[in-house]
Amino acid sequence: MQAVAIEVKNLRKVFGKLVAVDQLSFKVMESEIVGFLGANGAGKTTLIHLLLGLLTPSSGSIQIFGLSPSTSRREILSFSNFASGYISLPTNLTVKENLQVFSRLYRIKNPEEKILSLLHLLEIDHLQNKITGFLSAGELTRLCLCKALLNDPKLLFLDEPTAGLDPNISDKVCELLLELRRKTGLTIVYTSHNMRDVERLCDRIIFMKSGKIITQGIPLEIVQEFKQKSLEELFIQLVRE
Ligand SMILES: Nc1ncnc2c1ncn2[C@@H]1O[C@H](COP(=O)(O)OP(=O)(O)OP(=O)(O)O)[C@@H](O)[C@H]1O
Repeated sequence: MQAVAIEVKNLRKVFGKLVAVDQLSFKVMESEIVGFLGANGAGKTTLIHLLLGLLTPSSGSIQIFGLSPSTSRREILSFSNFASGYISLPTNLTVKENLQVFSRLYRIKNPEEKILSLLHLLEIDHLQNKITGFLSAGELTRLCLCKALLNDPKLLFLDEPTAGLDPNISDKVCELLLELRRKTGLTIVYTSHNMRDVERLCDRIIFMKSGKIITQGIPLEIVQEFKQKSLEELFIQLVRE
């Protein structure tokens, strides 16, 4: 039987008067790829930061493989990782130096071998000696994905990981993530505004509006349920309602 990777109950996060995450409850099963969708400001990044233990909930509970981020953050970080299209890495280090720093942080055995294999996997081996600050947006995104895979995570949080990627590389990244899931049983929590990638990757989507879940299910089934032609059209309908 599949284990529960994430269980969230009545989660709420308030910033002053703004309720960014409002009484969310959901489960993510091990090896599932679940996409959180919603308009700008719907609360997706706040949710991911709560799951990572970077933010403290105003109320409610989070369990990651049975552990609470508030008390077991270090242990959770040992088997999970995070990539975002907007993450900042030290800009004055080379690509390889950045990965070496994170390898030390994650205590990776045989870091050189691991770094080279990930650079190859993300097709940026030729950039290993380039200064990170000079990378293009898409190259930086791929470097962030290398960083996120360094510790062979069993749970990966991806906040708009294909932002800034050209369609060819974006397609390759999706294929890579699906292949990793096939091989390792990786669980992925994912946010994106690219509906093509979402349709390709996600077993299930959870649609958020103003911090609340408004619908969830298998992408194709939800599209049919709302009598729309595509996830893109459904997105527009749900956001404008
Ligand atoms: N630290 C903070 N202090 C105050 N308000 C915040 C903070 N972080 C987020 N917010 C607000 O919470 C709401 C949810 O923001 P969040 O970044 O989670 O949205 P999002 O769904 O990830 O949006 P996007 O698609 O634009 O990335 C927004 O109204 C945002 O302005």
